[in-house]
Amino acid sequence: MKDKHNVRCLTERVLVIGLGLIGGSLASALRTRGICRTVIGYDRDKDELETGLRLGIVDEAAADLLAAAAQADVIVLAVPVKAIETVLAEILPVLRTDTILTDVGSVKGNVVRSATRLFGCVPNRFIPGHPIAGSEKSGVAAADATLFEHHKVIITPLPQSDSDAVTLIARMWQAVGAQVLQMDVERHDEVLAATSHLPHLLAFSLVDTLAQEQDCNDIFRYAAGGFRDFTRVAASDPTMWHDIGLANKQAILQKIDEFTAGVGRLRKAIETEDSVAMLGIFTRAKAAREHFSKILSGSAYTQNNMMTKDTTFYAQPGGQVQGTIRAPGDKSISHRSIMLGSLADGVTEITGFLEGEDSLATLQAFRDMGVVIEGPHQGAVKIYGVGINGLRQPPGPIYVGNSGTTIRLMSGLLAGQSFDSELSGDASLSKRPMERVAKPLRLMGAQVETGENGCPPVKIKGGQALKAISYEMPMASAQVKSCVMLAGLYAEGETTVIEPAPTRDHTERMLRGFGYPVDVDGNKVSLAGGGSLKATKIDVPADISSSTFFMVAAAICPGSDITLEHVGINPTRIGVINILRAMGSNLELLNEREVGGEPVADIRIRYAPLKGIKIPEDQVPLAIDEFPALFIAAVCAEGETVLTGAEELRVKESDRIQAMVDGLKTLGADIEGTPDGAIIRGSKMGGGVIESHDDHRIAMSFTIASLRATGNIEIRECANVATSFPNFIELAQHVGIRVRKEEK
Ligand SMILES: O=C(O)C1=C[C@@H](OP(=O)(O)O)[C@@H](O)[C@H](O)C1
Ligand SMILES: C=C(OP(=O)(O)O)C(=O)O
Repeated sequence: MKDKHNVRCLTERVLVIGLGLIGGSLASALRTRGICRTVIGYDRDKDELETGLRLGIVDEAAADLLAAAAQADVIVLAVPVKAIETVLAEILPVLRTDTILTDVGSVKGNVVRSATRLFGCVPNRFIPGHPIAGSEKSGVAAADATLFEHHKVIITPLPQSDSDAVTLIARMWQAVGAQVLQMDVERHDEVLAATSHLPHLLAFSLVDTLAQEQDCNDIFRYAAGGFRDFTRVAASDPTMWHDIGLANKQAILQKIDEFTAGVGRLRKAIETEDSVAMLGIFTRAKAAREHFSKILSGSAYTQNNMMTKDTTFYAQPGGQVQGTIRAPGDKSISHRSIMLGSLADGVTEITGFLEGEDSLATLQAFRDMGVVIEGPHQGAVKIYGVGINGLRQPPGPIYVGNSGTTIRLMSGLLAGQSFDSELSGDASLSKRPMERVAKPLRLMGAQVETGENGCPPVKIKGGQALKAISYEMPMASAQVKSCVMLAGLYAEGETTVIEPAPTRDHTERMLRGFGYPVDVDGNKVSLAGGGSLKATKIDVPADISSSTFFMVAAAICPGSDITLEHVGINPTRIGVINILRAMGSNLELLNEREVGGEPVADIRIRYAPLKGIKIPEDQVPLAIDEFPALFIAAVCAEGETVLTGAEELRVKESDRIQAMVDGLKTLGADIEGTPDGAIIRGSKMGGGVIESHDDHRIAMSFTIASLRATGNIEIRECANVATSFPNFIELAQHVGIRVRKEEK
């Protein structure tokens, strides 16, 4: 059945009872999009009904409700929640058994109770619904056929609901542009009490309170944008909100009580001039509001990427790179600055903090554990440390997104707390091994459970007395080392970690910076539990791992000359410099200096022809995150590059050996994967479509590959780049890489 707009008709006759804003808009959308054969409107107010007909919102205006109801295939009850029972009772005698009923009320429990009173139980073809698309306007003249586009509609079917009826109602809403969600009746009412009913009632209450003040005209005259934004919905329909207030009484009272308690805390903080408490409320709220805006714009990096837009990079072949840039702050140091700053006594000030999703996940985790953190604002963060034993139990599981560093380091820290906790992450993190941290923690007396195959979630039972261990790590991992050291802060005795090869030592350096003694003896790192940390200032250098993409870009592309400023050149991170130099790169370290316990330099790199090498295995842990980019350098080098001893690459955000081998083969390069590395031969790269496997470093590596490719490269699933390098595309374009980003 095709209609006049060439859209498939879902049904014949839809009766919309109540031509207010929602009923009128639905009728209009059904009609203009041809979703049913005939839209019939009914409203007790004959003027409204006539207006609806005159404006072309309905095909027919029903003079007789019962006659119209008897003929309808679908009836939409778009009347105020309180009137639903009366209307249902009225049409009950003429209802056909095959008619599908739905409503648009913003409370569902009372609709279900009304139907139960009338029918004995909710009929299986009555599917309660709620479009979340109101506005402060009312009446049929405000009807808008586009009102539901990109809005959510919640339907709350019951166990006995007829599945065809559920499908039809869902498809009807989808056909008018809405996104349909399903929920339990009770859950719907709780959620709506919090997100819709409470803010409306508060707006009414605030305006009413101010309006009763004697000089209210003055107040309103000077009221600015804040007042206007906060109180816009106080112009909503009073009868409707009266009805909702009563219909969802219990859930609303509960939310009013919670809100009153919250305002009470704010009042007390102001009264006692408790700045930390005030800043705590404001910073938590600001972060939550910003997160909410990101969710709405599809740019939030949240659970299973559900709220994230599909991001694709399109890179054109050729070009060269020139200029002076600074990559964002070091991710490893940023994570640690939040962790140690939170556990310190006093206020820690950070500059150069990485505002990427990974380090923001760490920051949010500590906010959730009661730490007041101002910022980040242009890399500046201020942490009001709570002391080594001052963390509070978070309200629920801690979601750390894509960040292996967060989940592994925090496992150690949480093992020493008095409360239980749970850590979980996105689809990529949920496949990464966690037993490597759980095992040593259990040896220390911690109670730690991992999920299926030893992957996240990690569940930690608090209140365990930890004892120090001496732990010989089976793999070279700074995350495992740091996890054990952080648990060691809470253990009785001296904890020692023995590394098979040197790995990044930011935890050791930063602990010392916070005044905590750490003993390093060859490959052994030790610390005694029971000490405390003193707040400090931290200047986070630019991340050498992020800078690598531009170092390799200049190294592979004739005519290139790039300077990367203020890059951290900690000796445990400079594998990439050593490897590029061994391959023949023209790379200079300028202006070497030390900043807050970390060596820093400007790195200038100019094109020079590269040659393949056998990468020394002792460089592997020192360049562990740089291999995806180094693979690109190897393809552009003359001869063969052999990487061995790098099996850890298989358990990063993706299996980085496989992802690079697959991607480079797609481009026609000569590469073979091996269990612990790859053999890469200098070869030509064409164009092609690359899967980044949700891995930021794979996405960025193939972007720079375009400089030497001969065809267009399309790189899929690149939202993940925001975890470590939020402004990558802008910087890449700035230096001359021909890449653009598309988000859908
Ligand atoms: O400690 C850290 O900050 C990190 C350690 C490395 O992981 P492993 O410890 O798993 O090698 C590295 O790959 C990661 O990006 C950051
Ligand atoms: C492996 C990485 O990070 P993490 O382990 O923190 O997810 C990385 O950034 O390359």
